[in-house]
This record gives sequence, structure tokens and C-alpha cells, in this order.
Amino acid sequence: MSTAAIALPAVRRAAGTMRLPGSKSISNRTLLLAALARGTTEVRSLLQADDTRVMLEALRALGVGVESHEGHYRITGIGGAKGFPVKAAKLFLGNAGTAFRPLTAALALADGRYELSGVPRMHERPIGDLVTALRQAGANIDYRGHDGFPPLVIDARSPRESSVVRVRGDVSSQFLSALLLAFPWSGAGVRIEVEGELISKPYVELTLGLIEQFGVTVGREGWRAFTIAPGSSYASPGVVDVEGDASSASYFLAAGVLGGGPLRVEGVGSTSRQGDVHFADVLRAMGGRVTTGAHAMEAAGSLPLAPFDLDMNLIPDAAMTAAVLALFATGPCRLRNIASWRVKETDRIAAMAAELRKFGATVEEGADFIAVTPPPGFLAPRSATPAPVSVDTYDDHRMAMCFSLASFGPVPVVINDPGCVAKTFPDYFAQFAKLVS
Ligand SMILES: O=C(O)C1=C[C@@H](OP(=O)(O)O)[C@@H](O)[C@H](O)C1
Ligand SMILES: C=C(OP(=O)(O)O)C(=O)O
Repeated sequence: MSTAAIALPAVRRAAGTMRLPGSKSISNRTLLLAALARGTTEVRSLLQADDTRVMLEALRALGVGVESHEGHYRITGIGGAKGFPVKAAKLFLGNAGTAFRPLTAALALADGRYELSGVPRMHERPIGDLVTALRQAGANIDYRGHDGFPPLVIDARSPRESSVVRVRGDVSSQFLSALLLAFPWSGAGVRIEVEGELISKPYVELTLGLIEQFGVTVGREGWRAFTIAPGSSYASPGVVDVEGDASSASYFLAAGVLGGGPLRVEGVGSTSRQGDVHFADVLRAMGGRVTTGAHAMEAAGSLPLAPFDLDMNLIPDAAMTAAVLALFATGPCRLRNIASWRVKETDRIAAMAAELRKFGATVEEGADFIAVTPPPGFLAPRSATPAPVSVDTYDDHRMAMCFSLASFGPVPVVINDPGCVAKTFPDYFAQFAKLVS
């Protein structure tokens, strides 16, 4: 169900401090690892949003012990067991890639019958490369709708000795992350070979770092192959503090640059493995001033912004923020190597192009790039009664969040269905309103 549109007031200034919500990627990885580990894990500062809610509900439905108290969670792992306590379940996973892909891998190595489905868009997001890889390890997975896409039915794994699994890495890094997360739990040794150029590499580093925190070291040959020793198993580290979400930080850091600053985000900084902390470099390339402490970042700047032409493959989520910033640049900007945008919450290349054009930008799109020539006059002062631009959000939280930055321009902005931010940042618009004027 869609939510009532928000009319954003014209803003000029952005300054202040905000605490970031927990990282989506770390939250869902930690929940699954805690569920698979021996022992109890206390998870602090977990992201409270749709993507983590579906993961928590799925784990509960599978019989994993989940207790919550004042925003902290205690997960009692299933440890040495090679299956989940509940042997048959239907799991609804919304549009959460970080729940759907890793749970598919874990359940494919288990011993029950599970049906996994999501929202209609999730049923258009590819999963075939992961299923193909898991079948090499004896997984019994059937497609309920179209081949290569959810929904899926997973039955108990057939024992198979093959210890090499090949997975394509050029559609989503989540397939490789899913295999890396699940195999140590199965206890079977495996060598995972990556075919094609792996995209979104920092997310795999994040996976490896968290696996290590749960006591398993993965052997690796660069980005081409990863090995998990037979007899591996996860052990709870006791407590995990989830750091702030670096992708969510991108909107506020960008606001700090557009609106003077200083705007400080707390919860993520230079100690983070999240690739999107490097969005700071993109802001610097556009003329912004960004400083990075161990667990906080601060941005300041002024208009106009310098044009950019950048490969965004390592930061596909924060890259959407950069695309909207192109409206404020003094010349054409180009975002390259972003083919994965086409298979995310919506076709983000098409959606971004359509909405930027509403502001008068000239946009060229290709299979894996978007080029934006800013609209003439976008940096001019607001005229007396400009007509508002109504932004469609395509049930994509990032479309809603990044287009809030257009309110620094010369026209009023209306964001349609702003409630879609619930996927990763339910109170985004309230936080944004507190920091801009
Ligand atoms: O592993 C993860 O946590 C994620 C990986 C990325 O997806 P792709 O690997 O499909 O680019 C990213 O866009 C997504 O928001 C989260
Ligand atoms: C691509 C995204 O989500 P998912 O984890 O569902 O892939 C995203 O949050 O931008």
C-alpha cells in the first residue's frame, strides 16, 4: 500500500549531528551467523527496518531462539546441528536481498522443506546463479514461478562429495556472500570459484570480516577462489555491536556539502569495512570537504559542485546519491559500471533517468551507465512560484532518500510514496527535516 506524498520545503542550509541507523548489510549477516553459531550472541544497535524484520521473523519461524529487549537482541544459535529445529516452513522475505540470498544458501544445505517468497519485485530479481552453484553441492531447489527467480522450494540436500562449487560474480555479489556464510555451518569443506568479474567487492570483504568474527577463517586466492576447511563451525563472539549504515550516511553527507554544513554523522567512519564510507571520496571529487574519524564523518561545502566521471562498481548504493548530486554540477557527470542497478529494488538506471529528466536534466542511459547533464538554471535562485516536481519512487527506498536532496534546488519537490524508506530507514524524512532549513 502506498503512503501519502511528502512536499519538501525549499532548503538552503544543512548542519547538525545525527546518529545513523544500524547497517543493513551487517545486521542481516550478523543475525544469520548468530543463528548458525554455537552459543548465544547479543546483537546491539541492530537496524530496525523491514529488511531486518523479515530476517528475524524467518529465523523465529525456523525455530531459532530470538529474544529482544530495548532494541538489543539475543540470538541462541543452533550450533553443531546441521539443520534448523523446524523442518518445514514458508518464509516471506519481502524485498530483502540480504535475507533472501543467504537464507537460500543455508536452507539448501539443511534437511527440511522450505518455501521462500517475497514481494512481486523480489520475484523479478535474479537468483539463478546462486541456485546453480548450490545444486553443484547437492542442493534440491525448485523454482515455483520462472526459472532463475524466486519463489523457491528447497528440499533436503542430497549428500554429494563434490567439494568445488562455481558461482558467477557479475550479477550480484550476494550470491558469493551467501555461499561463504552458509558453507562453514554445513561442516563440509568447499572450494568456491568465482566466474566472471565479481561486482560490489566491498560487500564480500564485509562478509569475510564477519565470518572471521564468528571464528572461521576463509582461505582465498584474490577474488577468484575461496576455501572453507572441512569441519569448520561458527562460534558466537558473545556481543556484536552493529555499526551505522554507510549507505544511509551518504544522504546526510551530501546534504552537508549542498547546504554548507558542518553535518556530522555518527556510527560509521574509517574503521569500517563498508564500501560506502568511500562515498566521501566522491564528495571530495565534487568539491565537498569531508573529514573521517574512526566512528564518525563530517561534511561541509558549497554550490556549485564539480562534474565527475567515475566507476561506481564498488559503491552501487551510495552511487544513487551521486546521481542526484549531478543536478548541482557545473557540467556533465557520468556514473559507470553500474549494471547491477537494473536488478535491484527497481530498474534503478531507468528510474533515475526518468526522475532526473523531470528536473530538466538531459540523461543518457546505457546497459551499465548513466550520464547526466544538469538542467540549465538549476543553480539559480528559486523564482516566486515555481511548479513542484513530483518524484516517483518505484517502491525503492533509495529513490525516495536520494531525491530528498533535490530540495536544495530551485523547485519544490514532492516525494511520492515516501513510506518505501521503511526497507532500511523508517524515520528518514523526520531525520532529514531536523537537519535542513
Ligand atoms: O551484500 C550486501 O549486503 C549487499 C550487496 C550489494 O548488492 P549487489 O552485490 O547485488 O550489488 C548492495 O547493493 C546491497 O544493498 C547489499
Ligand atoms: C540493493 C539493495 O538491497 P538488497 O539488499 O535487497 O539487495 C539496496 O538496499 O540498495
